[in-house]
Amino acid sequence: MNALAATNRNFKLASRLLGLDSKLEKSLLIPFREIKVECTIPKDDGTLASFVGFRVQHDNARGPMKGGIRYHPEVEPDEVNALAQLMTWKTAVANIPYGGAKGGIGCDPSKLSISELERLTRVFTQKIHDLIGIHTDVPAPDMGTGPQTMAWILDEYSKFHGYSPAVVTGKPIDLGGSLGRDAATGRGVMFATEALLNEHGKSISGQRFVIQGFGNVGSWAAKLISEQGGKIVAVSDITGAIKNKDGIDIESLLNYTKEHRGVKGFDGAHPIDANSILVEDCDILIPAALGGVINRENANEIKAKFIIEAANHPTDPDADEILSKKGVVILPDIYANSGGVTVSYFEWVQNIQGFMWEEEKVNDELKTYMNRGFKNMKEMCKTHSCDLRMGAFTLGVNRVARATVLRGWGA
Ligand SMILES: NC(=O)C1=CN([C@@H]2O[C@H](COP(=O)(O)OP(=O)(O)OC[C@H]3O[C@@H](n4cnc5c(N)ncnc54)[C@H](O)[C@@H]3O)[C@@H](O)[C@H]2O)C=CC1
Ligand SMILES: O=C(O)CCC(=O)C(=O)O
Repeated sequence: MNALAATNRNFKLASRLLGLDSKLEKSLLIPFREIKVECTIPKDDGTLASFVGFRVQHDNARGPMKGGIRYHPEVEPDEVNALAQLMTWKTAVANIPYGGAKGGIGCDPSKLSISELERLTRVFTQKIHDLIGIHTDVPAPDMGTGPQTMAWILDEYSKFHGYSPAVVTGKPIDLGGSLGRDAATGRGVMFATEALLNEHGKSISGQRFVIQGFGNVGSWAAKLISEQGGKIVAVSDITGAIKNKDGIDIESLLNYTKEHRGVKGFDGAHPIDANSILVEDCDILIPAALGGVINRENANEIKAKFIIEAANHPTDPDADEILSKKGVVILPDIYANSGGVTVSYFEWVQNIQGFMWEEEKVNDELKTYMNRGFKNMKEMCKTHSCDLRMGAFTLGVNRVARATVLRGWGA
């Protein structure tokens, strides 16, 4: 099932649990605006290259639309739509005053030079600058993008609208980025894992973790979980997969990946088949890379008792069903990875206030938001006798539905 069909299905299940009116359901499902732009840039060798960029603004009932921009060869309209919709429910689950959006450019950033990436980002920004803004739509990093990408968007946007640091989050600290944003999604994953395990009478310490993806989210989650005593027994990224049943030394792996741009070849672990990473023996599996990786092909083989969805929509509905029958507990993406957008909100607030918070305050507030989100999600599970995914969906959808009804239909 593709990402959009899967996301729509989860939304409709939640809508039914909430008893939403069919017209309201339709209005919540259809995106506010879908933008598709062609971005042509001169390459370093003088030839021209064209890329297609997307920004889907899903819903703004609760505030400015918010969500990352992804650079990846597989970026396509249905997936961007699904990711934008997930952002709407995610910001509502986190109870931050935003709607949802997502964007992306179909490109392989590893095959573009820094100056080509800068030109591409600037052309994309030129094409969408009048549709984003501090109080309309605030982009942030996602796969294949990072603080430097946000700095270029900020600079290009500011040429049209005057200096506007709050137009993007996940910026470099020197340009008004927030302390703690870089680590925030991984830190949120750690807090979410802690909340779930506590509920099951366990703690992170001593649990064996497998992590797919060692980029921003996966590497920070690995570092923070290992600092809590969790044992990371296998890790993978685009270059390959590695395993050490006694636990990988994450500090050494971080130093290694900085130099070698991937986990392949790290001598503190042995190589394994990258395709087997999700079915490796462990207590807790953290997918932190692509969507749709847990599906009917591999769900039966998964050994983990808990899955923490650090990536967006890593589990498709077929796998959800299979895993639920096996008794595997899945902490859903729209709660588990909401630490990133939560600290993006703190960054935006700091930019608007013109005041910078200490990192300790950022991390403390994040913990409060993650713990509150967990509690609210569990309350919905109880009210609707449902699993955690439907607990999170009903929580998010209900908040957006209430805001939509309160704002009315503009008659
Ligand atoms: N960056 C953020 O703040 C947030 C990111 N997310 C989600 O987390 C996931 C990861 O995002 P980031 O860490 O930001 O991206 P990133 O670009 O920093 O890292 C992506 C990682 O995935 C690996 N990867 C790519 N293809 C792979 C494959 N086929 N098999 C194994 N590994 C593969 C890459 O090598 C890299 O290690 C995405 O699903 C993203 O949407 C969710 C919430 C916030
Ligand atoms: O930080 C943000 O605004 C959005 C992060 C994001 O794209 C996500 O949570 O999937």
